[in-house]
Amino acid sequence: MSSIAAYYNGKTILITGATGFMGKVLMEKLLRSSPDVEAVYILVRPKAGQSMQERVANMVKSKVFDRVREDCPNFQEKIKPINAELTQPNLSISAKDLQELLSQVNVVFHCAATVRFDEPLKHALLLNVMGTQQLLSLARQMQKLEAFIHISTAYANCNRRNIDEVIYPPPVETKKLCDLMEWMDESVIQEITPKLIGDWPNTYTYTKALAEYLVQQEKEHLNIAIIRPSIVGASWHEPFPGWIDNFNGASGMIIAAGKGILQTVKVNNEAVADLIPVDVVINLTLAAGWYTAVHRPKTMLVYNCTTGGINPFCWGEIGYHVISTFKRNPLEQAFRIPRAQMTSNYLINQYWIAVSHKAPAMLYDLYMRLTGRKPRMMKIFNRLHKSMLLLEYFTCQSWEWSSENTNTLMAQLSPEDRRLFNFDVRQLHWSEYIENYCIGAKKYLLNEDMSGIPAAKQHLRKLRNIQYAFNTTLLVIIWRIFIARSQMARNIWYFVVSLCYKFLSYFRASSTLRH
Ligand SMILES: CCCCCCCC/C=C\CCCCCCCC(=O)SCCNC(=O)CCNC(=O)[C@H](O)C(C)(C)COP(=O)(O)OP(=O)(O)OC[C@H]1O[C@@H](n2cnc3c(N)ncnc32)[C@H](O)[C@@H]1OP(=O)(O)O
Ligand SMILES: NC(=O)C1=CN([C@@H]2O[C@H](COP(=O)(O)OP(=O)(O)OC[C@H]3O[C@@H](n4cnc5c(N)ncnc54)[C@H](OP(=O)(O)O)[C@@H]3O)[C@@H](O)[C@H]2O)C=CC1
Repeated sequence: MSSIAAYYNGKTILITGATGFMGKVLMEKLLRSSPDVEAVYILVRPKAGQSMQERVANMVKSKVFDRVREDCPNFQEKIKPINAELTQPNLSISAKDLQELLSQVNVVFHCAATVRFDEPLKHALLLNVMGTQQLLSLARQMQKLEAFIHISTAYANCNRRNIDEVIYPPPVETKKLCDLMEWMDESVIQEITPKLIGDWPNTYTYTKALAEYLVQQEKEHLNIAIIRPSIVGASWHEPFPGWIDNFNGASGMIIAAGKGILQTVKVNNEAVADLIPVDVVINLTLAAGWYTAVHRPKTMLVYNCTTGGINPFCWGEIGYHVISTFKRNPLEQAFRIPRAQMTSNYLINQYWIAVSHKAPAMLYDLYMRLTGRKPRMMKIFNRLHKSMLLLEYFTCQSWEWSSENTNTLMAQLSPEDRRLFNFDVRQLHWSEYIENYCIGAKKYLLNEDMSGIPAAKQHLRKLRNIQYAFNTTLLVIIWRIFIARSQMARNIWYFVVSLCYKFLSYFRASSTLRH
């Protein structure tokens, strides 16, 4: 029997961020591998007009729980939602719920965070730092707590090139910064944010770094471990290959490429694309929870959960596999044929943005206006460009993360645990993974049926014909306007054509001679 699965049986777990991408996969794996878990408390807030109960009822119907639903049909009875808002004092948890948590919980998994790169600093601090601080203060009062697992990000210290499994002190004192946020005007905070975050690229990574330091400072007697995943992508195996449910990380860009919207992107083709499958992160998280609770390491362990140092794959290779998968399995109603110019050169990228993003968008919107419909393409491209600008920091450079703690943990696992809670990314076959990622995005994120592929291929053929017709028309127009009207342009044109002809004749002659 797996020691990890056995450990969680009979235990009471608390998960924050359970409605999020990683939280759902964590909950699913926990309930499936340890069906006798006592209870899984989840902190949920009402959102978008839905009460907490409605949100949870919808969530358990989600496809991600299909496997656990098959294995144990009453799995939802173990899930105990608690109304909470992490940015509010005492997390807005009622006195009754609080009592229950303090007396029952054995393990806490803290996943909740704002992952938006453009989050105003005040809100990012309130949630990612102060929310963590409040949760830690609850954890210290929990009578039966055995482990507290904090999910950070491998990019929390992205202002460094080499990142070890240690906590780096931040440049400011977190408490002083939080005090400042309390009285300072919102517009002033906005203005001084770039100065405050210094060489961090956004408020997300900055506040995650502050949160790590705070966890170390305020851990007291708690058994804590920190997990630092890199760019979390679709699942490798569990619950299904390619499972994904949001547009974060690389997923939005991959879909935009599949839809033929993204035709150019600023990346360093040789830079390592540190994608990590979500199930790998969750397996490591559960293994670390078990290890922290059972072995109680003397110091707080940080686990870098990355692929680059062990099984590197570059952005250029990702781009190639994404495009080739979408050519074989096209998305429905693509805007253009999927293809991607990937360059780290600013000017070349700007040229392609103008030619293959803005010009087609303007033409399409003109066509929409002329046919009495609402133009929308320019708006989509403006949003895409905003996202690309925020992501390019991560796609134009590489980092090196050490992974000693992660490797040591792997070595401590029994063969059965290593199989059931696999986080050995040496076995990851990238081209197969990327193919499943793209197909998973099509199926689970866009809800497109695989039976629609022949029609989608037919649509791509139509787009190709439109493109040929458009290019020919453009050539004729250019000929009429520039070449046919000017003697000099005509001479140049004949010179180029005769040069091409001579080259062709030369190659034909030399290849005949060889035979
Ligand atoms: C050939 C292709 C090759 C691929 C090349 C890939 C290149 C680059 C790839 C990736 C590098 C990633 C590096 C990450 C490293 C960090 C690691 C971590 O720790 S990761 C934490 C991750 N956090 C994020 O990833 C948040 C990033 N996102 C944001 O901050 C925001 O989304 C932002 C500022 C980029 C855009 O904000 P808005 O306000 O314009 O849009 P919004 O609110 O996000 O979305 C509005 C609606 O549109 C959908 N949407 C978003 N993106 C979409 C898309 N691409 N296509 C379709 N719909 C999309 C959303 O689902 C949303 O829908 P509804 O309103 O909820 O129904
Ligand atoms: N995705 C990635 O690529 C990576 C993620 N991480 C880290 O992993 C963790 C999980 O990320 P992921 O699952 O992708 O993120 P999601 O955005 O999918 O989920 C975030 C979760 O946090 C909850 N949450 C947000 N604000 C509050 C609040 N004020 N009160 C209560 N709950 C709140 C959300 O609840 P609600 O549904 O109500 O919004 C949601 O459940 C985060 O800590 C993130 O930093 C690290 C590296 C990479």
